[in-house]
Amino acid sequence: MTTILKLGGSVVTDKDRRETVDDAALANAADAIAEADTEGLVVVHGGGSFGHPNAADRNVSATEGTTDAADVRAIHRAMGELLTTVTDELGAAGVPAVPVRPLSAGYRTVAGDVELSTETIAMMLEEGFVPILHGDVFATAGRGATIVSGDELVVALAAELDAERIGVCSTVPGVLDDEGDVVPTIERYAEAETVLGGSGSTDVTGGMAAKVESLLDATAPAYVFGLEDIGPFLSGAEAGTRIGPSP
Ligand SMILES: Nc1ncnc2c1ncn2[C@@H]1O[C@H](COP(=O)(O)OP(=O)(O)OP(=O)(O)O)[C@@H](O)[C@H]1O
Ligand SMILES: C=C(C)CCOP(=O)(O)O
Repeated sequence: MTTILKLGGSVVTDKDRRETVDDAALANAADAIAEADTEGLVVVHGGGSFGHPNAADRNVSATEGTTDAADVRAIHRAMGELLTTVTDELGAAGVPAVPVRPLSAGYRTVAGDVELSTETIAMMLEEGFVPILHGDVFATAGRGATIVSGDELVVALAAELDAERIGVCSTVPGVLDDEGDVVPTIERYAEAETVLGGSGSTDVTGGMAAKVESLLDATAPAYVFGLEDIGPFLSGAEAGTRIGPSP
């Protein structure tokens, strides 16, 4: 069984302090993953205070491209630093984590769709490794390079690897309604549109609204939940808000 887990950049970094890892939150996430059965698990982490400010400085987003190779290198380098930290922390906790760099494995089409080669990732899984990917810059038809969100990558990975479940861990316990309560399920965008906002911090990929929009296209049920629900999610429980049809 294949499971895709995104660790939100808002969880593993302090999203309001540039290029700062949230060491305690990352250690908690790593421990929760290490305690679970990691066979068939792929992890993707978000940009947080590494990817988003570096992309925003250069006016690059999921739709605004750059043709300057120096921009591509700078954003990719910042994400590489976070990838090394996340991979090392997971490894130290006992997870057989290995890094995978999306820039070299995919691109965005002229229609804006994400294409990702997953043969290497499938072989890593077969050999018992846990591949770790991240939101990144992607060569984009007609626009140079744009940002690919981890939320888009989890959807592409789930389709290509025939995953059964997607988990998206963020700083919130789920999608919240006007009263601050967790919305249990969202099957159509219109059901939640009025409560969905962007991110509270610098974010070039659209925060919660874009997350839900991406996850509604997934081929597997997706769950949005907080740090405390990584363990329950990985052991097969329902957690936070389920996006998409019932499993
Ligand atoms: N209805 C809502 N329910 C919950 N959070 C919401 C809602 N509307 C907007 N948000 C915001 O969305 C944020 C989560 O999206 P964000 O993209 O920042 O998270 P992330 O994926 O963890 O981070 P990153 O994009 O860096 O990977 C929350 O911290 C909150 O500020
Ligand atoms: C900003 C960059 C480079 C990655 C964004 O990924 P996300 O935080 O998952 O949306």
